[in-house]
Amino acid sequence: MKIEVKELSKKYKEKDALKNISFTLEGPKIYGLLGRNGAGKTTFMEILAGQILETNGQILIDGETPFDNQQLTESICLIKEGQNFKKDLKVKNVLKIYSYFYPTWDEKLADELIQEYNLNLNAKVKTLSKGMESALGIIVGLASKAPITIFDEPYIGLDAAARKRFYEILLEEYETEKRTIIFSTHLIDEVSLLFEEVIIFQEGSLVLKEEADILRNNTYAISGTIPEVEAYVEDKEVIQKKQLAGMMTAYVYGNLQEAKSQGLDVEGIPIQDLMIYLTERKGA
Ligand SMILES: Nc1ncnc2c1ncn2[C@@H]1O[C@H](COP(=O)(O)OP(=O)(O)OP(=O)(O)O)[C@@H](O)[C@H]1O
Repeated sequence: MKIEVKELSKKYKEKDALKNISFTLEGPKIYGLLGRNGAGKTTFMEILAGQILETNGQILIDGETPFDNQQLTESICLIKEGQNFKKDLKVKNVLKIYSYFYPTWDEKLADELIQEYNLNLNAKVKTLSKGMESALGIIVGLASKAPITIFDEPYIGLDAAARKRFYEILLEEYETEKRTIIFSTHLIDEVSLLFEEVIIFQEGSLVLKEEADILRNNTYAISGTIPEVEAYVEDKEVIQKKQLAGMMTAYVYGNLQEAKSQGLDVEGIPIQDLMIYLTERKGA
């Protein structure tokens, strides 16, 4: 499904959570939506899922707006950090409700994932541990098979092994049936290899939208003495420079392989670091 974000703004009282954001997401891909705390990621995902209204601008999904549009929201599943489900419901009833809501619901996958995460179908949501509640969210998100599936920090309380399994299953499912997956996380290093495209927000604005492979191949860090690095970056597009004890590292937009072939001390920049450099607050 095509998602067009047009001059989107959201204001909470005096707070501008989103400031005039525009971009388009074309077709099924795994997108990483990144940014510091308070950058506007959750606000954006809630507008996209039709759960809240924008203040200005709009999001069009195949030409339609999601708010109050049940036919469209049947194609969108947003799993948040917590409190996705009513506390008094049993796990099996949560699954039943979502299976009625999503025409694309995959019962077999839901059953397999229940086994995988060892969830008790008769347990009430309020008796689940944080990790188990997250597992239920992950199961609903994956089994919904919604053409737009959004995970907003979906794994609070899940241990490293359970998170790893989630990433593996997500990828397996995506490979068998492509859909748009938007993944927001602060554990970027863990997940970044899944991302096909990276979107970075900073304080309500879009600072970057780029294919992950292009980012990996076209950004690098070069290190050396201050004069060496200064001379090298003179005609380059620099993201950031850092100095320590007479040495300098510059983070640069440019071809990684080309820089390597010149015998310089260069290395790729992990996406997590790139996000940090690009969103470093002035004066911080
Ligand atoms: N319901 C609300 N009422 C008032 N302000 C809000 C509300 N929801 C979000 N905000 C504010 O809007 C800004 C963006 O918040 P949002 O939750 O969208 O950011 P985020 O990028 O998801 O942050 P995090 O990574 O910490 O989850 C923040 O300054 C936040 O305090």
